[in-house]
Amino acid sequence: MDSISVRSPTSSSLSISSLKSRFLEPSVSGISSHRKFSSVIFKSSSSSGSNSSFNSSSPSGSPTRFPTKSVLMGSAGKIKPKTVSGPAGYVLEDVPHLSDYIPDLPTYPNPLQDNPAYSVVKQYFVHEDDTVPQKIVVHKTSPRGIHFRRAGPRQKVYFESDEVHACIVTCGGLCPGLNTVIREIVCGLYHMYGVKRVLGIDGGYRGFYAKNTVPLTPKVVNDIHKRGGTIIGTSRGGHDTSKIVDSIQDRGINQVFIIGGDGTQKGASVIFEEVRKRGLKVAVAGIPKTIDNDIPVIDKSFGFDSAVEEAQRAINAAHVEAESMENGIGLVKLMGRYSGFIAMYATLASRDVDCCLIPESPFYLEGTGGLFEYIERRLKENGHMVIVIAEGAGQELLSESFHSATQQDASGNKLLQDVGLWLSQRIKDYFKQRKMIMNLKYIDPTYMIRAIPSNASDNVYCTLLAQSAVHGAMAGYTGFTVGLVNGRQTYIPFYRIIEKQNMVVITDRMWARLLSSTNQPSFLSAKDVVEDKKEEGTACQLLDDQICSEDVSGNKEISHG
Ligand SMILES: Nc1ncnc2c1ncn2[C@@H]1O[C@H](COP(=O)(O)OP(=O)(O)OP(=O)(O)O)[C@@H](O)[C@H]1O
Ligand SMILES: O=P(O)(O)OC[C@H]1O[C@](O)(CO)[C@@H](O)[C@@H]1O
Ligand SMILES: [Mg+2]
Repeated sequence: MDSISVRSPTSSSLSISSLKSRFLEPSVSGISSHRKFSSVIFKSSSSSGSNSSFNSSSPSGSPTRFPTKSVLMGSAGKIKPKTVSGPAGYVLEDVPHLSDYIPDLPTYPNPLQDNPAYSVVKQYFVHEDDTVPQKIVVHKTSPRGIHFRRAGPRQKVYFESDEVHACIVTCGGLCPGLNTVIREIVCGLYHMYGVKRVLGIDGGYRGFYAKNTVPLTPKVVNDIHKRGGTIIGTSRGGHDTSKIVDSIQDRGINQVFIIGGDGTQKGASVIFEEVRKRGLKVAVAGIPKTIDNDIPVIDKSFGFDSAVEEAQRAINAAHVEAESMENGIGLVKLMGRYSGFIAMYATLASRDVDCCLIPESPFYLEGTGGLFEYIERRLKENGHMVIVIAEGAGQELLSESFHSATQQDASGNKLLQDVGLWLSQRIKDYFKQRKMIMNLKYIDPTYMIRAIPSNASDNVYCTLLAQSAVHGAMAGYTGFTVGLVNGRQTYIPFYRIIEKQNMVVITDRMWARLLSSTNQPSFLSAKDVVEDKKEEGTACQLLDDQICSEDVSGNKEISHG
């Protein structure tokens, strides 16, 4: 591979491995908390009702192998991105590593090399210079662009098996596949790395300090992938960084696996920063979860396919109902608070849908080019129709009608009004006024879609994500979310995952495909399209033929490839 140089005025060309030391944050001495020593070295005294029979010292009874000096190596303030640049516009957005702030960490041979299942695999270990490009559609003059570190097992690990005390937490709404990810983290740690101590944190972030923990073993998790939900519970709100990290220290936890959506990953990012500030040898790994598919960078989130598949059942029912009545309308509401991916993909998959409404595409009801005009035309042409609406669509129209105060859930997410009920009523009123017979059936399967177990392909996807997270933590990487980028498993720094939400780009080809499949109006004027394209530019959302480069200070530049 080409030599890679740091984007720094003083740098010369170096291999990635030799770069780590150059990214060390200035160390901060002065430990203010007694906890910094007690929690790592001695048995936890404040396990707040923990069921765990484990203590926080090393299993041999000796103090944890944790260099005292490293405790002193906290870093102050925000952590700078680890960006490495190379020839032809190559940029690696690297993830932090424990050795960035803890010097002289011992390494060990990866136990996988003796595992009969893996030892036969040629090149099983990932080369440390392997990286994955974010954009794969390029022109011959395009810069190579942003890359992420390839996930997978490394030749050397930074934890001994009996030293590891891992925990898993799930936060936010349910999503198919949560149990599969939990199962595969436990089994991956146990079977690949011989790690026997894994705790489930009960009930989301607040479970760290307010609830019991659940010891997780391969036996406990054996069958859980066949169930929906999460066996360790989940919640919104209750993120208290300092209390969470206190609990991590008190319990002697040194690998934290955090499964959740955009809010959860923001929480994981601040936990990582606090862990690093305290200089702890604790790897913090995120596994992105969201049926809304609103997490950027990654190809898609786990559970999304299962949710789209399940949505088909509701759309089918709506179609059967609509077909069987005079001027029948089947209206289906699907999840999607800010991003309409489930609605878009369910519509594209079904082919029975005549109109799909999503939060990203404003619509209007009355007048030329409006929804009522389209519904009336469709009923006259076809005798029935199916409408799919994402729950976040048209919220601005509802608030005009209801003048309601904005309410939020415990995590600060806006609570939505029922757009399906509202639209049903408005359609009924319209046809009553037109004295036209119409039969509308409203189906709201929202929670049914996310409470199911994951389908076969999501199960495989969850397994790979979980195993990649385990390999990453064992290899000493931290402050990362694991994710599929262009079909490859990667480690993505938290700041990339949390900087914005993934949304349907309505000037993109996928939305055009949907419009041409349903024949619905776009509800956009030519002027809107031009303005939307301009906004995309500011948000650095790329069209297929554009390259976005961004410097370390976050200055974005879009050029046509
Ligand atoms: N900015 C933030 N900083 C720290 N913690 C956060 C932040 N945003 C959200 N959290 C915490 O993350 C957890 C989950 O957040 P949220 O309820 O928004 O769900 P999510 O992870 O986005 O999942 P989804 O929206 O897909 O259901 C909550 O416990 C919340 O307190
Ligand atoms: O579980 P709650 O708090 O009702 O939240 C529902 C929200 O969660 C999501 O399913 C995301 O997890 C959204 O689609 C939906 O708006
Ligand atoms: Mg969210």
